[in-house]
Amino acid sequence: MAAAAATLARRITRSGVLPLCRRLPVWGRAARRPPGLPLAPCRAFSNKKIQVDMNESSGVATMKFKSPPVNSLNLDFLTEFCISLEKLENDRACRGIIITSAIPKIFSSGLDITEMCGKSTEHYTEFWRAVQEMWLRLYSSNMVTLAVVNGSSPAGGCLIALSCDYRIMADNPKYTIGLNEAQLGIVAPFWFKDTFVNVVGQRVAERSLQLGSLYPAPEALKFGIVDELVPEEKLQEKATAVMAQWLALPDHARQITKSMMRKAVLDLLVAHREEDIKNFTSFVSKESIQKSLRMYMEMLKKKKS
Ligand SMILES: CCCCC/C=C\CCCC/C=C/C(=O)SCCNC(=O)CCNC(=O)[C@H](O)C(C)(C)COP(=O)(O)OP(=O)(O)OC[C@H]1O[C@@H](n2cnc3c(N)ncnc32)[C@H](O)[C@@H]1OP(=O)(O)O
Repeated sequence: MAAAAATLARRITRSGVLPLCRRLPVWGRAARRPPGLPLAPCRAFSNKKIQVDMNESSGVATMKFKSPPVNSLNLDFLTEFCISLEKLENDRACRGIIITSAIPKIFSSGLDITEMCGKSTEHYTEFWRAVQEMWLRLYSSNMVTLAVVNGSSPAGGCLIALSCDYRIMADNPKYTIGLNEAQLGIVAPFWFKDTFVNVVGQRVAERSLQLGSLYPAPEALKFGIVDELVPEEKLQEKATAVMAQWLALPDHARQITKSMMRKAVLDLLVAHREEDIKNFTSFVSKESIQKSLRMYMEMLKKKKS
């Protein structure tokens, strides 16, 4: 596992672009399972920050974020996430993934702000490439991707949910979700914005992005940021039912449709990846941005006392 992580990290950071393997539609992957072979009911693999349980009889993997205190997306987390996605993408038995959190009340707090503060240009480059890689893999996945948002999910956490095919959120107004970058004095990059527009439409996205709005669960439902609210104790049951509904269709039809809907947005980042990294590194390197991020971190810490 450590060797695989190191290899992936090297591939992400050195070669520039990690080959997006199996991006094109896979024709009925489940149908290629050898007939008559008994299936092990469940397999699991776990890294430091993400637990993956694969149910082979249903073809559904559950990926649980378990990086306390708040599942922030640092370089190690992003690398593990990419490795887990690659493993599942290449596993013919896996047709769908449920992405959720093992940390109570938090889905993910978004990008780890400490990765964007006081570091070198090389570090910002490596970090941003990993963020891009995570999104490219998730947004272009052939699998059915279902976000079970069982806690707050600002910024990068919201991006993960938005990149899935369907979002179920716990019906708790204390949990919020949204792209709140503007509140930190930073700007959601174009591919965050495009992903958001594809889910909620231009008007809601524009207003929400300019205001950096974080929506309590009921409002998130109203604006279409999530598809359903479910009592927290019913999330698992609901996720299983939704996944079964999506998996009832032939894989190839769903995959080609998904690819058709998302291709333009994906292609744009692939074509402008290096430019996007340069924009990010020069933007976060500005003293004014560093100051905003430091103040935001201080505000988070003060909030506790
Ligand atoms: C024009 C060209 C543009 C190009 C691109 C330019 C710019 C780049 C844009 C980058 C896009 C950024 C995306 C992001 O995801 S930025 C991150 C945004 N995240 C947040 O705003 C969330 C902040 N956190 C919270 O609101 C809360 O922590 C919470 C998630 C609601 C959880 O609340 P609670 O349970 O009360 O926990 P605490 O607040 O006490 O937090 C526990 C400790 O965790 C630290 N923390 C929290 N979030 C983060 C984070 N995102 N990164 C790093 N650390 C985080 C917090 O400080 C506490 O630490 P402590 O225990 O040491 O005090």
